[in-house]
Amino acid sequence: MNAPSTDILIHCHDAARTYGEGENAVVAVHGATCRVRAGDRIAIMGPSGSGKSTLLHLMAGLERPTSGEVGWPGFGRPATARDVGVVFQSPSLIPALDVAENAALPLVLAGTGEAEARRRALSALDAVGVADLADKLPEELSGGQAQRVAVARVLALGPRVILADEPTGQLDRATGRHVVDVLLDTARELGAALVVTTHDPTVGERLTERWPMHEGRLAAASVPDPAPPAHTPARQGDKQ
Ligand SMILES: Nc1ncnc2c1ncn2[C@@H]1O[C@H](COP(=O)(O)OP(=O)(O)OP(=O)(O)O)[C@@H](O)[C@H]1O
Repeated sequence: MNAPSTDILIHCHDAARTYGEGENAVVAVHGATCRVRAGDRIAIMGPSGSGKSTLLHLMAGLERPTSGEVGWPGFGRPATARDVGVVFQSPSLIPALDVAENAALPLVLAGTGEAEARRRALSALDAVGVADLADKLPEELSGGQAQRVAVARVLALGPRVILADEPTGQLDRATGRHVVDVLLDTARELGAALVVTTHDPTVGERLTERWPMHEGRLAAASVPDPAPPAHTPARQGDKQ
């Protein structure tokens, strides 16, 4: 396959997401048009319930748009978790696995050998300042420590886009600042784009672009691209 000739990694073209039907329908995201390019540093900002998480899940391919399109033209194929890494609001660590095993798991599932996966996991844990917790179980971690492990789990994959959903929401101010430092440093080292959802202006001001969201509407995120995205399928193994 030829290398893609665009630096647009994610493209949303009038992408909307509605949950439920009839009088119970909730429009979480009205037609959003935006794009994420290599090197972007974007904060999607808005109050609780404004649709930030839903838009991020659309960008990740974890949700299908109910109308409009989402594509990943920069990859020349549907994005995988190794292309677009997601840090979720809740750390979602596997209780029976220790911290190093949790951080290594996505790599192992993607086919990386266990020794190499562990090496990269330990390096990522070191980068977020929790290497000393490698042998702990999730139940032994504070909320802030667990969230940093969740960040390391994505960083270990080395994605070209990092999507972080309220990554500091459960952290105190100092720990949250450190997590944003780590996300910015890692995005720079990887040459990755970084998109963070947040309601916290002190987090938003650390990113280069701020995209306001209000009641499911994305305001002036970017200039619409005349070309629709090349791919619309969901990622392999993701929920439909
Ligand atoms: N799976 C779902 N089923 C039904 N409604 C949903 C679902 N997910 C989100 N919603 C609704 O869609 C709207 C947007 O939710 P979303 O979580 O995207 O907002 P948000 O800005 O990320 O909020 P928060 O910061 O509190 O997570 C809300 O009204 C929410 O209740």
